[in-house]
Amino acid sequence: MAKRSMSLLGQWSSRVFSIDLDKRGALLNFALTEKPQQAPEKFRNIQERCYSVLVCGDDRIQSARFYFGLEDLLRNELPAECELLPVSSYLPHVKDSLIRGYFLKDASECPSLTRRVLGALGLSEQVQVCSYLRGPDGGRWSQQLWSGSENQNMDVSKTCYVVPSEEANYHPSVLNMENSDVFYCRAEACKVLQESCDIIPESRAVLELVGKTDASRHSPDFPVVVIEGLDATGKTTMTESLREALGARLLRSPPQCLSPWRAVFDREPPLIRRAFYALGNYITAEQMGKEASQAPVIVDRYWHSTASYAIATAVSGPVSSLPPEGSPLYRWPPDLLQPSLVVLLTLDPQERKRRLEARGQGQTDEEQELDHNLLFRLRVEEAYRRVRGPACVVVDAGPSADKVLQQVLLLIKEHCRL
Ligand SMILES: Nc1nc2c(ncn2[C@@H]2O[C@H](COP(=O)(O)OP(=O)(O)OP(=O)(O)O)[C@@H](O)[C@H]2O)c(=O)[nH]1
Ligand SMILES: Nc1ncnc2c1ncn2[C@@H]1O[C@H](COP(=O)(O)OP(=O)(O)O)[C@@H](O)[C@H]1O
Repeated sequence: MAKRSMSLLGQWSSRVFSIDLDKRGALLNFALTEKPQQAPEKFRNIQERCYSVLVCGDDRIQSARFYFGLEDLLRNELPAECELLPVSSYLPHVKDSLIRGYFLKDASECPSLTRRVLGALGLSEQVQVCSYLRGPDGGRWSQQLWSGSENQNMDVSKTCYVVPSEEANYHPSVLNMENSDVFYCRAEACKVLQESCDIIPESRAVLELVGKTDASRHSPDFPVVVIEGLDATGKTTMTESLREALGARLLRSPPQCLSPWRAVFDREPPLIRRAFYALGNYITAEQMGKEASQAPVIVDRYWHSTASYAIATAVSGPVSSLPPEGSPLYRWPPDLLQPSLVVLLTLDPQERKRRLEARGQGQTDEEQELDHNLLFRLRVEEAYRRVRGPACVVVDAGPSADKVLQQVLLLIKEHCRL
């Protein structure tokens, strides 16, 4: 039988499940009970055979990578008529209790193939498979916890009943964000890369560079100004103009020294990728501290980008899925150098698209996601505005480059007495 951490199974019937029905944050939440009761209405309308595959191994690096590849694996193995919907499960108000996976609606003509594939998956220590059975009256649904057995005839180790759960006033991913999607101290980000060294050798090189930086924080003698914004809002143009206008030093995050490994980490799941970007900020922070003892410093992206992309990626759906304004998840890491001013360049989406095309540069997958996923872009833009410590000052980057430059120079004069 696939071993399962007893803590996971022990509390299984206390878990809440959240299926993203339209993959845009329309969540169907349900809980479990030992006593037969009516299932939530939206559940009752499900016609097909359904299952859930949840990733719940004890090693967070292995689980993050397994979940990251799970959708492709299921699509390759299962009949094409199986619909996959993201599902997460958590213990209400228990941090780090979140496990993720897919809810499967099998409308195929070959249910035995589906069961065989899931049976094989269920043998893995990484996975908990469940099947859902509609009761004779159609109103009740039960959930069977599969216990992997060598002969792959999945035994059922536990049966619970699917019942409505109270509406959570937060997106399930919010429970898991702290030091998994967003890192609030250097040590936590380092821990993730240390745990990744066996499977991602490049982690060692990144940790070595971070290890050489001076963790202490000196308040800079000269102002440090960060320029933030989505791709093609004009950050590169602005930062280079500011360098000239102020005789400033120009830095960026992630720093140049991490460039050789960036593509490697961009292919990793959020847990590892965000730890990489967080450590990039700490290396840039040390460079800021040094350079700002000699001259003003201008930085192209920093903590706001790291936190905003991470938070906006971790949840699905509309801006209302984000952690609420004022949430501690928008706080600044206490061990990360704070800039004097953060300017957020905003731009009308059409003009931004025009500039992107005019520039003709490749985009990160995330940037492509920004283009065709309006909800994601709105979440990133709103997350930028909610980050505190310091908050960003929004500047419309629509006017000519020179006009925007004059406006930012005025802001720097006001905020940084330059
Ligand atoms: N710099 C930075 N980029 C991040 C971070 N997290 C995700 N990204 C992704 O990396 C992309 C930008 O990387 P950059 O190196 O700044 O690319 P760029 O060519 O400078 O993009 P622009 O600064 O928008 O011109 C972002 O648009 C995100 O898709 C982060 O913490 N820092
Ligand atoms: N204020 C502006 N008005 C018109 N075009 C601009 C302006 N600022 C930048 N651009 C152009 O838009 C494109 C993207 O600018 P860039 O500085 O590369 O943005 P980012 O660094 O934010 O991706 C470039 O071709 C640049 O020349």
